[in-house]
Amino acid sequence: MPLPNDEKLLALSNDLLKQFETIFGEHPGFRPAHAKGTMLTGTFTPSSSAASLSRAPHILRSSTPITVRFSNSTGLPLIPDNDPNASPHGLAIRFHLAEHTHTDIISHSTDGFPTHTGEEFLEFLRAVAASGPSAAHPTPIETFLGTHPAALAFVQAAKPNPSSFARESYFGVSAMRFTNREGVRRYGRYRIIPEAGNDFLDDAAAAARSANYLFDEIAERVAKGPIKFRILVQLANAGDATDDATIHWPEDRTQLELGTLSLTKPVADNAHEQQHIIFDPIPRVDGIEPSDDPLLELRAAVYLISGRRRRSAPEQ
Ligand code: HEM
Repeated sequence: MPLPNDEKLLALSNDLLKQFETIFGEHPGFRPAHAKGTMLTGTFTPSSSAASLSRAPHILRSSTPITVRFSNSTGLPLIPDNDPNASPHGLAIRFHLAEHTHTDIISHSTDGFPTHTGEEFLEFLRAVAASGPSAAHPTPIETFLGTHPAALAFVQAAKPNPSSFARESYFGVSAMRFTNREGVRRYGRYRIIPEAGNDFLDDAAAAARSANYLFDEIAERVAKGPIKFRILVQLANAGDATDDATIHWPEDRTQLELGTLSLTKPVADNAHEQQHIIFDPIPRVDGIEPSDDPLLELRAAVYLISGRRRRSAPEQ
């Protein structure tokens, strides 16, 4: 995938990457966000209703190999799993369609995002960076949150520690536009729901866990048997905003069952693969297109620039 030529977009991408580095420090070879991760492989099996939504290859085939990466939030490669800033967790999924052909879903464990645009997200990160313990009140982040209700809602959203990466739900946040074989188009948002159910720890239980408890647990769990998630798509009704990740759609919207992920083993040579793989927020497959959410095109550039830097760093 080539980088876009849009200079404004590239400048914003670079400014965002610089801002992550200011906040979390430089960790060559690691992601500036969602740095601590682990990868597993498995398969995706579409449901019988999936083809009514999309004609994408992995929806029409009986099953497709997948690679997923679970991650902690922040650009800190060693963030303890029980640190409150480790949430939202990430779940990135790659569907392998053919050699060098794939499509991805990137999701995280909070249903929402602090800002509508990348410019605002940069402002948010700059305000975070300028609001250290010595900053006078109101701090820049207090001021930002006071004037950006969606960011306040995101920051205040409960982000409890799960007992396992396999026991929380993940959200695609930005809408996609799905097209089926008849050419019918619908907007929807991914929700990835654990078959084992959501399960969260209270603060005391989380504090008592080890700094690596989520990563140790997922390795033990997958050794015992497949880990399953259902992928649902929350469908927009006419009139629902499809270009703004900060706007929730009402919970009464239809949730179409897209299929099941079954994760069966860890990726061999995990650190190397994590350093190499670059997930793409834009699907780039017939049958699923990005919506007009401005975060998508920007993130595609940011992740590609970041991923290329990561690949060229010394092997971790
Ligand atoms: C302007 C908005 C955003 C910016 C600037 C941003 C920035 C980043 C960066 C720099 C990375 C590391 C990329 C790499 O090196 O491969 C990353 C990874 C990630 N982001 Fe975002 N992000 C944004 C929005 C989101 C949203 C809305 C979600 C939720 C769906 C999200 C979820 C993730 C996840 C799960 C990863 C890890 C992917 C992996 O495992 O490789 N991000 N983000």
